[in-house]
Amino acid sequence: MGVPTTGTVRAEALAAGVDAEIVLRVEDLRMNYGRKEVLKGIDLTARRGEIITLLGPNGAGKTTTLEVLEGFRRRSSGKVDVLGSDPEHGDEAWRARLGVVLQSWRDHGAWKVRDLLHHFGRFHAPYSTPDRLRPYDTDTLLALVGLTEHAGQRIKHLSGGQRRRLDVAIGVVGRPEILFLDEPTAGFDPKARQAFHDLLFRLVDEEDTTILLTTHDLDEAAKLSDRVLLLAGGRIVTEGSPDELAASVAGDSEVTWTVDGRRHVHGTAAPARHIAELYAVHGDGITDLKVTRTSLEDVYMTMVRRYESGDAEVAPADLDEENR
Ligand SMILES: Nc1ncnc2c1ncn2[C@@H]1O[C@H](COP(=O)(O)OP(=O)(O)OP(=O)(O)O)[C@@H](O)[C@H]1O
Repeated sequence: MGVPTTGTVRAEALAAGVDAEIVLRVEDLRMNYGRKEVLKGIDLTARRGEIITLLGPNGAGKTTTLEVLEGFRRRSSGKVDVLGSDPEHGDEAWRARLGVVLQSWRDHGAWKVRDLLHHFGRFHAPYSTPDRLRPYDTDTLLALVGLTEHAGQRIKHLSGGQRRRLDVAIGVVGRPEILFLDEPTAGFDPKARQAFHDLLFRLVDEEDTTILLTTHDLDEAAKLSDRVLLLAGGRIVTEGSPDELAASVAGDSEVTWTVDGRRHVHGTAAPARHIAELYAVHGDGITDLKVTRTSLEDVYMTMVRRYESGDAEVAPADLDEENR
């Protein structure tokens, strides 16, 4: 297993000029349900091996966007290209190159875990290539998602989190080139969440899988994503790497430290320089040193507040001004 890399490290690698192939392109995607306009012009590109997270409040249109890209929902207008095909016309061979984990589906309850995974895996077998052997070996995959001891169990007897792990296993069984995940870790305990993150990094590092996911867990988004898109009211109101978004909110980092039993706090845009100065003066007399940066949660709350107050489109630059 490759050493998992963080989203930030990978974003830097991507930014350093690795000109990966574009595998997904969306232009001016619009979607109406009856008279209700849910997507109001989404633009998005994704490169091979990129992890992109769609964030946004309930009802923002994240699931709708994924469903259009997966070919499960017909869009009202706009251009969509996924792995060289329009999802509305994707054939079986195209579908076999995708992995999909829906927000919820509840059937196959009487099936046993290993049997169901094997069954889904067989669909992908005809599309195996020398570069990408399909499907995953069932027992290897069961071990990867932590379901080995439940392999013989009926699905209706799994806990919610175990069922979700099976959903994820079904999503990746065909070694997808693009993986769509709609709130994949809802219901995961911390250990399962960590194992799932490792699995995603492994898919990216070893198989160059492109991953598009939704989550309401902002720590998860910050950890996993090369790029975050914040959707509100059917539009992308901001996007960037977690670090770029944090920088756009322009809050100073907070440095806290203790000297001679007294605790100190200092806000600064240059925490490294401040720490160097502290060490020059106090040396090893410094204890409990901590630097706290603007979090993705701060960005999210700022952006959503701006959106809800009626200013729907907020560029990072505007936020920058706002927070000076
Ligand atoms: N089949 C449908 N028919 C009519 N309206 C729908 C349908 N599916 C979704 N909607 C509406 O479209 C809007 C966007 O829904 P969507 O599920 O895409 O949002 P979301 O961002 O994924 O939300 P959540 O975070 O709650 O999962 C919501 O207002 C929802 O009520």
